[in-house]
Amino acid sequence: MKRHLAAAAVEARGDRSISTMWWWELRVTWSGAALVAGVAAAAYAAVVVAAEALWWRPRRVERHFAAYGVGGPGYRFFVGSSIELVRLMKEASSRPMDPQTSHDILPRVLAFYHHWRKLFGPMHLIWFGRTPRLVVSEPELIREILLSRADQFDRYEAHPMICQFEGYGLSNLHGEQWTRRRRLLTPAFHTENLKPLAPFVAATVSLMLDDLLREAEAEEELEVDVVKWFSRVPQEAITFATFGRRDHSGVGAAVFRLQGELAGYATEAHSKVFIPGYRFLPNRRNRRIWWLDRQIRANLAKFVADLQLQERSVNGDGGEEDEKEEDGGGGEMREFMSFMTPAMTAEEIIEESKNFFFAGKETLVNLLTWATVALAMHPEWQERARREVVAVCGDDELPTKDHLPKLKILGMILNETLRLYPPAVAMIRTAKRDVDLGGGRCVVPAGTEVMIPVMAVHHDAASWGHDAADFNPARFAGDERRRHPMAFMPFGGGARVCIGQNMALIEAKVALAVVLRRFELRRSPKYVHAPQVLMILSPQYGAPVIFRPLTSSTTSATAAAS
Ligand code: HEM
Repeated sequence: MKRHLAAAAVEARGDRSISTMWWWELRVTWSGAALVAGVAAAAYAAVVVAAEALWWRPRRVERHFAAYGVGGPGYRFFVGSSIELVRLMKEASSRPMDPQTSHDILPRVLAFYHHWRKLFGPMHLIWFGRTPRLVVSEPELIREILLSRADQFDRYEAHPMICQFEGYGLSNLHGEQWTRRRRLLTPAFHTENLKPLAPFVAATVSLMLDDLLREAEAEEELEVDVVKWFSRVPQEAITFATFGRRDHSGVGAAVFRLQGELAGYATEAHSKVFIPGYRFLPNRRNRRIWWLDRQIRANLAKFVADLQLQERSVNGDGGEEDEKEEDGGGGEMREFMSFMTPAMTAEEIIEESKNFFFAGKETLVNLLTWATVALAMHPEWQERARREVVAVCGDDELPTKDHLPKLKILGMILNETLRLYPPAVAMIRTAKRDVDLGGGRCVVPAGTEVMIPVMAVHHDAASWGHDAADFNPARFAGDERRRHPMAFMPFGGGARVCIGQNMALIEAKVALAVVLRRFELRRSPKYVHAPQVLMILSPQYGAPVIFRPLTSSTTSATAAAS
């Protein structure tokens, strides 16, 4: 009987386990099916999202612009117009300028614009990957973008690698954060505050020329690659303006050196389609980039900490001498740090200083380089500028703040250089919402990037006449109100206009004045005229220029002639 009951119990358990298995199998089957369905749905959703982003939306945007008569090279899956653009640029930069003295550099420097403008007009649509970029080169529409409708556009969100390189300072801030920072720093860049910079730069360039003269002792003249040679001018000037002292410790120079290497990686990133997450891969390249960034930040942090320590010790005993640089008769200057320390964290100060170091160096080196190349190509303007410098500053005086407004010809030469060779060849904005441009001429959909090809505007015969490609500083002698205000915008325009433009013009005028008084500049037979744009406009093969020392009798003759 017991055995019977046990068998029945086993049977019943068996039945239960069979029924459980059945239920379990059903659940597994169901959840398996659900999983498969879930995966299929997710894959479908991903395909739809990808198709929308990479195909349907670009097609819709193209049709939208076509309805306004705006055409372009056409969207290609994933890459947009990038491949064609890179091909056009590479082809153009494979040949130097012909003739070698030509300033008609637009077809070489902005080859894609030059090519597509001929096909599709001054307003056309190109694609940076899947992002639409509307190219706008008419001054009146640019005025709307930068001034009257500026609130509807945002400064373009740069590639994270570029932001890391440039620093999260003014250039890369947005909204309220940018407004507060800009308000805080604007007074630091007023001409009045920057006046001591003139004697400082004059003394720096004078020392650099003394070194050159020593090198030239045995020779009549020497060849100088001005791209490399001029780099010391903004380096010293930015360090002085930011921290209030000359870079005795070499920390500033170290930062510029490290930034130089980082710039190479940033330039590479600039020309590539952005792949999210790629910069976090711990490959060799990225590890080097992280190391460079850490070193730059560590150097700047040391600078900031040293200054804070010194400030505390000055305030602590109330009597210690501040080892600030002599102002050379220019008056007191409040260094940028003193604007930043009361209102910003150490981290913010480091990022902002990084931004100044970036924004103020290559741009100025470029301006000085192209101005020197232009003066070497145009001896008649060189001679006129030299005569003016001698007449204004006297025979052997260094230029001071009071001389600067009187150096009018030099000012015209710098403007003409900035017109033909603008260091920032283009600017980009992003439409925050749908924006109506030109009173119904074209509605720019939210998210569209708008590219302003500054160099093309500067070379446009409609604004500058049939001799637009000639170097003729005299065009800046007349009444500038005759021209559209946006026909000349080397420093941008509107609220985000270059905060450092006064600083740049002081540095450039003083540096050139000091050079012109002591040296004659001539074209080197080795110079190959080949401007190209990397992140900014640069000479592809460097810029060797012949410097011939002027004897004091030559400068006296110049003075007599003036
Ligand atoms: C020849 C020399 C220079 C040129 C051609 C130049 C050009 C420009 C341009 C075109 C912009 C506007 C970019 C845009 O709107 O998208 C800009 C912005 C800026 N520049 Fe300069 N720049 C020069 C020198 C300097 C110097 C010396 C400094 C400072 C040390 C500086 C600091 C800045 C900063 C911080 C911004 C961002 C301003 C903002 O968004 O509020 N620049 N520059």
